[in-house]
Amino acid sequence: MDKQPATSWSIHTRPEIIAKYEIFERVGSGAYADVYRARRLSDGLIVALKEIFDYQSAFREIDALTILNGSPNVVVMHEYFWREEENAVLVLEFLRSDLAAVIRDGKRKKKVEGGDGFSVGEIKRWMIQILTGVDACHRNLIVHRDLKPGNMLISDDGVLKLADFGQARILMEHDIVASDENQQAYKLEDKDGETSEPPEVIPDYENSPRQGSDGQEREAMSKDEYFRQVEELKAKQVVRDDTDKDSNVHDGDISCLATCTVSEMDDDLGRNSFSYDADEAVDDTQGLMTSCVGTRWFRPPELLYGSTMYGLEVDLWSLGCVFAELLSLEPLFPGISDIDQISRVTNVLGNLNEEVWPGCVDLPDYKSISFAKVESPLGIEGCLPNHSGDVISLLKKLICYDPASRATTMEMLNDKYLSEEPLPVPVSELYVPPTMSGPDEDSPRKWNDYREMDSDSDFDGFGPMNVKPTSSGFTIEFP
Ligand SMILES: Nc1ncnc2c1ncn2[C@@H]1O[C@H](COP(=O)(O)OP(=O)(O)OP(=O)(O)O)[C@@H](O)[C@H]1O
Repeated sequence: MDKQPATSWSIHTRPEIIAKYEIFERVGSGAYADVYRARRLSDGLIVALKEIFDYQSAFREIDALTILNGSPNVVVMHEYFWREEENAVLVLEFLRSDLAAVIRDGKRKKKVEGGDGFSVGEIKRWMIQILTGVDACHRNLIVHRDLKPGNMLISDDGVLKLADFGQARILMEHDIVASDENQQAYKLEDKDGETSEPPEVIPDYENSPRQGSDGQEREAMSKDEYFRQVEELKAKQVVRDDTDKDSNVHDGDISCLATCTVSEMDDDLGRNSFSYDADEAVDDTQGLMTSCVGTRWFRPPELLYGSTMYGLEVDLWSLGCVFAELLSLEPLFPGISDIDQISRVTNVLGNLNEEVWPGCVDLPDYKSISFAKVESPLGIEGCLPNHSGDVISLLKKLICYDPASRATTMEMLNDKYLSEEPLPVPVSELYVPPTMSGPDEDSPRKWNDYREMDSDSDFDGFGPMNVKPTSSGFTIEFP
């Protein structure tokens, strides 16, 4: 199939779409997609039509949303259109606002009126909704990989829904999904990671993928089974990490910093010479994933250090960053470059070493970047000085170096913090902003945005450093 995008106005000329929808204004656009408000002609329902220009991104989003259909905190996909040489168009429920706008308005209100920002009850309710959405993903072994406030959309009545699954990956076949005949019909990626042609036009599917072909709701996975699967996955990751050493993944060209060579350094010091998702399709054969995903402020250390063997835990770090931002109304780690991002994390958590994360020395870029010893790290409590010990210790369960130590969504949801006084407010009492956040109000650019940039070297304005050539590239030391 041709992966080149059709022109962005193509949506207005597609007979199968305009036969069913009246298309209004464009309401948003991202790196891979334009989104339009539209009205379904049959019943007047207002929907969002998301035209996706990137083939892989479309596959991922359709695949994930099909599996997650019916989860209350994930955006609903009513149907999608996709045929050869056309962009995929997803018909999504229309959501007016997002969590970035909630934080933006909370910050403005605090500036004008003073006070603490959101009440504890409001924060708890937002967190419960976010955790429930991510829990649905993780139960299906879907790692979102781009969790941030701008990808958490909000309905008029305050229901938060995870959106933008263009970077999501399904970590392995899940028995609930695999046993679903209906799902098989829509499955776009087979077990070997080979992609098949998408179906021509898929009508509304009445049967949720979480239902059997008989339409009966499947039994929810038990907590024990859930933890068993997560543990199994973690064990697999350890095995893979060991395999890494043998297969020399350390030197793989998919790591963002590892792609730099000494000659590139001369021309373009540290500007991210990297390969983006296109490489991931190749790496699928080895079960590797790209580290170049997500939005910098929410990206966990394992990705910043170039890991290609990571799991659901990347989302847990991002969750911690979102939680901290809800509490303080400021981003926790607002890095201005990728090195600055690592440096900010180091200043708060201390230096990354075997003591805090056994095995970290095997991360692809661990030996390439070193910082002077941080004698007294600020700690999460230093970043959020006015918050209770309970909330700080909960945050620490997410914002920690060792991915295996991060609390699962289920553990977070069961934490007493969320059920004790002050209780979470009802969803109907949550403030819903009238609009989405603007493009500048969310967070900085993604990895792929660098491709079109002239500057923003990772090292601009970063202070002194020692760069030493090595046989495989270079090392950078920040004294
Ligand atoms: N269901 C929806 N209802 C209303 N607006 C939406 C919806 N989905 C997306 N949008 C709007 O369109 C914008 C782009 O959508 P989205 O983030 O999904 O696209 P993307 O290209 O994958 O973005 P990104 O660059 O963040 O990866 C969003 O920021 C939002 O403003």
